[in-house]
Amino acid sequence: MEKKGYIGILTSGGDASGMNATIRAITRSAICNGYKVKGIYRGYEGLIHDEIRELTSEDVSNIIQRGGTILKTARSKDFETPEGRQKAYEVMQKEEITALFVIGGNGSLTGARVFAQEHDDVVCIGLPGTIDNDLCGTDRTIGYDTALNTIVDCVDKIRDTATSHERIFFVEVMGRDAGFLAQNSAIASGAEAAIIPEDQTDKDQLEEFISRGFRKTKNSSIVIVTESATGKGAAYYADRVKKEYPQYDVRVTILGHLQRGGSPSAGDRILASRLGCASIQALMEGQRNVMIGIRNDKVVYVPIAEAIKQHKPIDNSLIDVLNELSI
Ligand SMILES: Nc1ncnc2c1ncn2[C@@H]1O[C@H](COP(=O)(O)OP(=O)(O)OP(=O)(O)O)[C@@H](O)[C@H]1O
Ligand SMILES: O=P(O)(O)OC[C@H]1O[C@](O)(CO)[C@@H](O)[C@@H]1O
Ligand SMILES: [Mg+2]
Repeated sequence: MEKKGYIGILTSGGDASGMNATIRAITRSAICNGYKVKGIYRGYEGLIHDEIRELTSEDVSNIIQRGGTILKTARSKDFETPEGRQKAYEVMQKEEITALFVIGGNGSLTGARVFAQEHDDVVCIGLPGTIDNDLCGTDRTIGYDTALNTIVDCVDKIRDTATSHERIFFVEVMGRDAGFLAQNSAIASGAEAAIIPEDQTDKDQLEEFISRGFRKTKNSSIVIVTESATGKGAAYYADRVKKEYPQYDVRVTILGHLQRGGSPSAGDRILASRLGCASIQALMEGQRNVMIGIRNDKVVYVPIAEAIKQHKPIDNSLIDVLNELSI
């Protein structure tokens, strides 16, 4: 790409720890390589409403360690309409933004793809920024590791009270419709079970957990449950146990938005820095409409269409690991 015009950066969808480290890396790497950078505030909303200003190297000082996003974020209904995207395109022209760097999850990258399909001259580069880890073609997304560590920290604390009171705790974690946070936090915290949307076996996951003999050898249990838009979250399973097994003392903890905040882990800072630098490299190589991902510890360029195409599968061996270790 010619180095006239600006690179535009926005963060979109739910915030994720490491978004700031990503903004820093893209900005610094861009400047290092002779580009000028503009920050777009409030995701696609800010693109439509022209909330944009130039970013210098100093503007991204002292942010690598901060959670959230200095550019703010939003879920933009307007960008889902052709009219909204047309306005966004006009603002890009006015602001002389020739390449759009989108840090966000599957929704944000879907938006980027639709936008690029409508406008041949729009170059979009995606960076996977979401706690849900639900983008294909990348082993990890920026923010996932920090959220996972936060959950594990919380579950360790819940374990103390669960053990003391001999209770069963159903702990609900985020993930939207992806079970990565639940499955891996269950392994890392030594939980007795995880109930995740990807486990599509006919068997009822609660029945399975009970039939495996919970509380036969232990007098407390922790079950991590992925949040559910259809009402099958932690409260649903806790209510069932209360009804079907009234001898057990059951509690529910919904971890909520604390999972999205906090200082990014070293892993997320390094991932953000690597992907941010690679995104400028990709631009210089003439790549367009790709997401920068990581696979087997190597940076990869994934067509955005591939990254958003399907539900990212969970490795079944993770389910076996938890089952074997939670006896
Ligand atoms: N089909 C689409 N067309 C245009 N824009 C879209 C589309 N889907 C999503 N977007 C845009 O992306 C924004 C963010 O999407 P979404 O709320 O799904 O979050 P996300 O990027 O998946 O992040 P997270 O899941 O971590 O919150 C939406 O508010 C919308 O502006
Ligand atoms: O903060 P909001 O808009 O309620 O969104 C919550 C959702 O965002 C995420 O944190 C990230 O996608 C999901 O795990 C969760 O379902
Ligand atoms: Mg998403």
